[in-house]
Amino acid sequence: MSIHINAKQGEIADTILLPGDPLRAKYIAETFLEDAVQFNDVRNMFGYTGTYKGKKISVMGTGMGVPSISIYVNELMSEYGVKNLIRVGTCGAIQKDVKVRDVIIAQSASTDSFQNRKLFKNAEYAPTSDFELLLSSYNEAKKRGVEVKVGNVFTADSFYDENGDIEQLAEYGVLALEMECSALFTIAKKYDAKALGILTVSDHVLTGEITTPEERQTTFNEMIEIALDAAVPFAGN
Ligand SMILES: O=P(O)(O)O[C@H]1O[C@H](CO)[C@@H](O)[C@H]1O
Ligand SMILES: O=c1cc[nH]c(=O)[nH]1
Repeated sequence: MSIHINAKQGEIADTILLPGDPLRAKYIAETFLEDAVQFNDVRNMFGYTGTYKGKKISVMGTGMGVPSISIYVNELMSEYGVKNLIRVGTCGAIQKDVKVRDVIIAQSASTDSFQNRKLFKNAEYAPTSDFELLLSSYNEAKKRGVEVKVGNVFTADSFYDENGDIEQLAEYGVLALEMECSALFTIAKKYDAKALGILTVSDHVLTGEITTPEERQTTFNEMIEIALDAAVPFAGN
């Protein structure tokens, strides 16, 4: 039991998928995992463990933003020994050639969150995903014929940002905006764990095109299957 997770030791797998939305976690458990058992209900941040292709895999919501995901991934790694963490999230595209429902693999995450500036005493740390998980997910996407985009995403501290310079981020190659990857990648390194972000474009910041809340909660299966199959080689039993 940790402060925000009421699972017993052994109830959480060493490999976990992390959507922001706890109802997406429920959907993933019910749709993709066999014999899924719920391990967390604190604050309705649902978490489940089941099996996928014979491997023990967990899935749990993280909430939105750096402070929320930081609480959960710290506790998952420090209290439950989780070793492989894949965020399966949504994002807003900021490049013209990235379309709604495209899948993005986050290689790195720039951010305007102050958390790392504080941690690294004002130095610029570059939060980077795990290369082996990245390669595994890229190969899984290719196997399915999914044209994923791989690159830098921007972990924004504000969803409604009045001062953000999206044009400049786009000019410097950032693919999309989301709100958690920089914290996940940074904290995972501290625990010598593997972390990755696989994101589906839920809206296009430049065109204003959006998906429905239902679609964000219960679809985007391509991303979920890529994440699960990419995780299988790293997951224990
Ligand atoms: O769909 P999730 O995984 O929550 O991800 C994105 O959606 C939320 C904002 O609507 C933020 O958490 C952002 O990172
Ligand atoms: O964080 C997010 C998620 C989806 N779309 C955005 O613009 N930002």
